[in-house]
Amino acid sequence: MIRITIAGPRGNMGSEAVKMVSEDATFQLVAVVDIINNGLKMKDVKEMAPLDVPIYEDMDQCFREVECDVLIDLTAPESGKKHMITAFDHGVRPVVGTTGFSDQDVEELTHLAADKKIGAIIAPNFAIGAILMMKFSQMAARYMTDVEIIEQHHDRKLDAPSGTAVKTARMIADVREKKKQGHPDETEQMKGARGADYDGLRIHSVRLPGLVAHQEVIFGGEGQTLKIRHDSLNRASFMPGVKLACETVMKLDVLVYGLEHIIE
Ligand SMILES: NC(=O)C1=CN([C@@H]2O[C@H](COP(=O)(O)OP(=O)(O)OC[C@H]3O[C@@H](n4cnc5c(N)ncnc54)[C@H](O)[C@@H]3O)[C@@H](O)[C@H]2O)C=CC1
Ligand SMILES: O=C(O)C1=N[C@H](C(=O)O)C[C@H](O)C1
Repeated sequence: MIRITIAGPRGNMGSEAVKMVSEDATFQLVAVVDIINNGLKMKDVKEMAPLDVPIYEDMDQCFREVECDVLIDLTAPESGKKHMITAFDHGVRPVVGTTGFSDQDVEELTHLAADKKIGAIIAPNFAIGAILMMKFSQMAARYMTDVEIIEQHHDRKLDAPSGTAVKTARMIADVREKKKQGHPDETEQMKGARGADYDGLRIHSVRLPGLVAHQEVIFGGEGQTLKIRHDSLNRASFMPGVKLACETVMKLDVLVYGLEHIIE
């Protein structure tokens, strides 16, 4: 039985993770960490599942009082890193879906996990289709080196570009020759028109109500284009990946960044 704490339990993703964990016979939901309702039980809060699980506002206190193996963090860009450090301090293994980490954040956390010999997973996207989209994009970038990413999300999303877009760009940058795309003399008549620049590759972020999570990676070559697209149509699409990460992190003593390293 893996004992799990979930941070962000009232959110789009957190509430779906509460459902998955509480319905899985191999997991036990031992606590949740939220920004309100300290000291109450989940069953006392109208918008939460009727579970006899304590709510903490202070993660440090939570891990002092509750025995826990894994922290699932699905909160907000500014709290993900802090929560990971708190988990490490208590020997709890973080599985983090929260996005907004810089490459430097990932590097620092990787060192911290290695020093403490604690397993951790940061997964910018838990959906198997999205992992494949990233892998296929990396594969294509070896042959087609001109590429731009268009990611589309719901308008409640805080970070841009998405964690998935940043990870995709990083995976592409790892394999393709250094390249700054577009016309060497191009200018932006309006700031931001050409999107964000990751190692010479452009990322464009769309935010609209009605969307969930979508990404298209467009490659261009002489007389041809290749489009690799993934759509998450609901948050349940992420849950098999969250489950796999919780199981796998128990066997790790380093930080793994991206589920593509786990799904071979
Ligand atoms: N890795 C993946 O596959 C996916 C990752 N995400 C990421 O997960 C995160 C959450 O996304 P959503 O659920 O859509 O957001 P949301 O806004 O619906 O939920 C976030 C929840 O976290 C809570 N929260 C914020 N700061 C907190 C803190 N310090 N402690 C405890 N709770 C806190 C908020 O009150 C809210 O209830 C985002 O960073 C998003 O990019 C979202 C979908 C899939
Ligand atoms: O905020 C979201 O919704 C999502 N966030 C992740 C990201 O930033 O890539 C994963 C997925 O795209 C949904």
